[in-house]
Amino acid sequence: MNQSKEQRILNFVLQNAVRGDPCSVMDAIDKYCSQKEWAMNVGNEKGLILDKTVEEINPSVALELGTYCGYSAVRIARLLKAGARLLTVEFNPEFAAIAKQMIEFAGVQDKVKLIEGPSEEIIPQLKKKYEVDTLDFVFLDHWKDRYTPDTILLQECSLLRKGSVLLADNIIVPGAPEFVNYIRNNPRFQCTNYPSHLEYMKVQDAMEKAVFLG
Ligand SMILES: Cc1cc(C(=O)N2CCN(C)CC2)sc1-c1cc(O)c2nc[nH]c(=O)c2c1
Ligand SMILES: [Mg+2]
Repeated sequence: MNQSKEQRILNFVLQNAVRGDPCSVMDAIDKYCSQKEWAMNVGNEKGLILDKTVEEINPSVALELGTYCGYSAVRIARLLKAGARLLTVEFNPEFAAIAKQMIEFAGVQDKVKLIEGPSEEIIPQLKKKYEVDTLDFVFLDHWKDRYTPDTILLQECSLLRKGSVLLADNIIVPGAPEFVNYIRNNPRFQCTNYPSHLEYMKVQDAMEKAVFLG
């Protein structure tokens, strides 16, 4: 049975990165996906915007929607302080299996809880099943049509507090116009746009930061 692209990415990391070194894992993924096969990792250019946002917040509890191969989970987890944790949600079982191995190889497994399932099912479980009070940081990088409903669901489940920060990928490509309209016209959020480029391409993309005002 021939391998998936995601399996080839993982194999390249296992062959070319250093176990326990998150930066070498990120670099190997970026090298493979820029030189061999494009893949939808957030990449290094938008990854630096993600880094700055995480460092600014220094979250104790972070949520990622859309794990894929685990690139941004490794990227976020490497910056978390002792005792802080990242919950990352992936719907696709094949992607989740790859991400689990990627996270473990990078050595950040103690900071990351990978949850397999649809975000609309997982979000309502975060308080009771995953012992979350409120979320300091949320990275939206799953499916553009879920950005708005999941942001509403986070509010309905009282998972956001004054100052909680959302960061959304792919505002331009593939694009999330309905989310942009919702969040920028919602008085409970203070928004900032960060122009950038689609991972590994010269195509324009952007990230949107939204601070919940309570
Ligand atoms: C799948 C895909 C194809 C894109 C594109 O325009 N392409 C033209 C150029 N060729 C080379 C690549 C492909 S962009 C994109 C994408 C990118 C992300 O960061 C995503 N993040 C989360 N969830 C997504 O579904 C997601 C999709
Ligand atoms: Mg993305």
